[in-house]
Amino acid sequence: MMAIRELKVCLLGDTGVGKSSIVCRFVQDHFDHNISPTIGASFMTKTVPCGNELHKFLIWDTAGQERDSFYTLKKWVKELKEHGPENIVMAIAGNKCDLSDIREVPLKDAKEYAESIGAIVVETSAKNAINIEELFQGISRQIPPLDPHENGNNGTIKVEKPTMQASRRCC
Ligand SMILES: Nc1nc2c(ncn2[C@@H]2O[C@H](COP(=O)(O)OP(=O)(O)OP(=O)(O)O)[C@@H](O)[C@H]2O)c(=O)[nH]1
Repeated sequence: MMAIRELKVCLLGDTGVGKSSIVCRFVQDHFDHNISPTIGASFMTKTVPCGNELHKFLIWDTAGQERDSFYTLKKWVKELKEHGPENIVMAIAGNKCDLSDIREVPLKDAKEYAESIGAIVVETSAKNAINIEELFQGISRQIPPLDPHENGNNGTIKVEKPTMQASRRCC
């Protein structure tokens, strides 16, 4: 029997950077070149083992608007620091690393910025399935394990096996 933890994840970023594609690759191991822009938001879940626990990612994928991804990232971080929960885990995905010859943000700048705000940073490709699992594993690792003595008293659920499900098809 493993304890299941629910981790709420919200993907934020400019339109077209690949948020939905990252979720689609993570949840369904699928990539669609002609994926539709998100309208409003969509929701999916995936449960993965993490040590002696199961982590159930509750993933909200939002619709991006602007088109200056590094500037937008900094705006979101400011917003989260001012209004987000205290124990928030921030992860920066530099997506489309398969297109590194037309890179917009130098990796060094992304790493320096991530370090300055205490965020995870990873270069991903939803298209080529690079570092997508690692992105979510990185988030999982930032979650402190449950205190075994608190068993059953903290909103966790005991389940037998990992499950995978999506509430809507993304592709
Ligand atoms: N080459 C490449 N293209 C990608 C990658 N990820 C996404 N794309 C493409 O980029 C375009 C936009 O992807 P989406 O996943 O819809 O981007 P989004 O950030 O969810 O966009 P909004 O819903 O408008 O906010 C699509 O044509 C994808 O096929 C990637 O890793 N590499």
